[in-house]
Amino acid sequence: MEIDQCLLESLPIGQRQRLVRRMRCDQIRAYYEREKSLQRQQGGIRVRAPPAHRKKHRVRFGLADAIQDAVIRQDDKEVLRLLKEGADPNTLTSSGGSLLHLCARHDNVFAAELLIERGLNVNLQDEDLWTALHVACVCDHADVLLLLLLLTGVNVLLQDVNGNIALEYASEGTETSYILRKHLEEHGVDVSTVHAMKMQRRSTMLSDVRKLVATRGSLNQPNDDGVTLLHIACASGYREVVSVLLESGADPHPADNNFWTPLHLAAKYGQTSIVSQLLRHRANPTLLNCNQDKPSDISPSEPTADMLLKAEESWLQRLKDPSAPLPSTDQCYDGGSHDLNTPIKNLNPLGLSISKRDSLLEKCAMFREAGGALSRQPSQDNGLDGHFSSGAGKLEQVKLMPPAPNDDLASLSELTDSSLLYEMQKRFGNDQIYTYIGHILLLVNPNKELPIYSTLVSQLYLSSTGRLCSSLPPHIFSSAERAYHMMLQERRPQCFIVSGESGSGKTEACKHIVRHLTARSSPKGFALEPRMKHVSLVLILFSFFFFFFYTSNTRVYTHMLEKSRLVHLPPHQHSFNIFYMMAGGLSPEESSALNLSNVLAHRLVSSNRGKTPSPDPKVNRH
Ligand SMILES: Nc1ncnc2c1ncn2[C@@H]1O[C@H](COP(=O)(O)OP(=O)(O)OP(=O)(O)O)[C@@H](O)[C@H]1O
Repeated sequence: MEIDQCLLESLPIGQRQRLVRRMRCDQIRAYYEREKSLQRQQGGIRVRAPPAHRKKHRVRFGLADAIQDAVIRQDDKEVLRLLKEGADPNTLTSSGGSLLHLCARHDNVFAAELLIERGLNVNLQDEDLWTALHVACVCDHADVLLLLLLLTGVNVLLQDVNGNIALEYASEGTETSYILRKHLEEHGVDVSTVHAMKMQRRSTMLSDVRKLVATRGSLNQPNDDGVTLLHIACASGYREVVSVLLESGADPHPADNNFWTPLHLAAKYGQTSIVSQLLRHRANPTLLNCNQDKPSDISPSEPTADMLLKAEESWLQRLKDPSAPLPSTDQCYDGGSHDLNTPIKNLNPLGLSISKRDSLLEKCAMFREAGGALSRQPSQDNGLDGHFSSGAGKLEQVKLMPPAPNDDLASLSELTDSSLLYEMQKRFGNDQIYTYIGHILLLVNPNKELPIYSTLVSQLYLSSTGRLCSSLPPHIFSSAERAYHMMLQERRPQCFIVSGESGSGKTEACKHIVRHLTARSSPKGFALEPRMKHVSLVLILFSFFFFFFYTSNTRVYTHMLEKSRLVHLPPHQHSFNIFYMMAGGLSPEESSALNLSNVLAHRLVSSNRGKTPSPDPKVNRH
């Protein structure tokens, strides 16, 4: 692909990334074409054309999904096309936000302008009552902020569920903080007015609740959503209101229609002292909300999560033995100084715990050490050290290259086919096997063990926001970390698309992703690792084992899940592994009780004309 190198300078980063992705795709396509023609010349394996009668299956996404995706990818042309095709500019995201929230999050000024022109409500609040302005401030996206201030009648004083206006999420010294302060000043609003406004809301609720208590009104009366006064006070961080309600006998654990208790809300919004207040009043920390989360699972603050985990333990202990002594509340539930929304100026983006931010400093310090190579004691937290680590007791070798300007191919000053290939080859020579193109991660299989997958490295990539960390080199753990945060922020499942030719390292990459995610889940006390093991066991049982010969000595095997196999078994193929395992594992009594005296004689298991596999699926692999 020919690119005018002079034009490159003027391209914004989003467009550069798209360009590089296209160039890389073209290179891979050219590589495959060349391979195919070589194989044909050598009379080797022919790539079979798909049968003419087979229908091409196309996956179609709805306009609502497609436009969200286009906004995130900064694909301006596509956004325009989808809007013309009838995509609704008022499409809501899974967290109740608008497309403008997405623009603010992904710094997409062009799409924001298009949407505003089409009359999108700029003051729409998502389910946490955040406006697009809140999002632009958190992400420090000054261009979107300016657009919102200049072009629209955006209300800069709208409060979110914590009672915070957008300014309170703009970190001190950033461009967004400066612009918004100036804007407020010009409109006669100073920060003390804002503070007074917030205090007013808090004090109005406090006096209302006191009146209600004095008139013996119902403190537990829920609204249509099942939300009580305690839910509101806990989410907003109104400590005095929470105290009055609890002291006056309000139920400490009412659940709303989605099974959220006040403890869930206080935990989610980092209100540590309120969490401790609720626990002192015997709020149940083991209740699950509609997402099957306990309060400790959703707390972004480590001190709060720890406090909740301790409370869960003692709660369960007391269920078994009601005479067990209660923990000393002052010792166990002392979290008064950790509230996330108290030192508002110190809030890090997306309201996550401040303590996590410090780990970033640690990371920078580590890379200051010569060559970026270091030795540390392995962490004792869990047994997640995989086969690449040196094992417990020994020093854990970690060798990460320091971050380099060519970590992201989209940032190269020259973008040509040869410059891309040259950089990747150079990086590969330095054992820099990972390279970014924006958020896409390229991997070149090193075919040798590199000391870059230990628990310590996994911990280095833990981040409080999920953004790519500029002080660390590209890594699969970084992609896993980003997916984890996207899942929390967008509240929808994430998926990895791992593609490459056979042997390129897809399976290993997936294993590293799972390792990082399981390691990440452990500190919060809901370790994923045992669950992952169960999932793979179920997968093995309810899949059937399938292999075919690729060349005379390469066997390709895979586990396939295919429901149609329950009623029809293709010739020469096997049924689900579970049947063969049952045949080998059931005792005669169990078999006869299940009317399966001879499982292998069953029509659905015996109809294959191939060799009957062993009851042990592992044996079938070899
Ligand atoms: N990150 C890595 N570090 C070291 N070695 C690796 C890495 N990734 C892959 N390998 C090596 O390459 C081999 C093949 O990798 P893997 O099985 O992941 O390929 P694949 O893309 O899943 O192949 P297939 O598509 O045939 O299943 C591995 O057995 C391992 O030896």
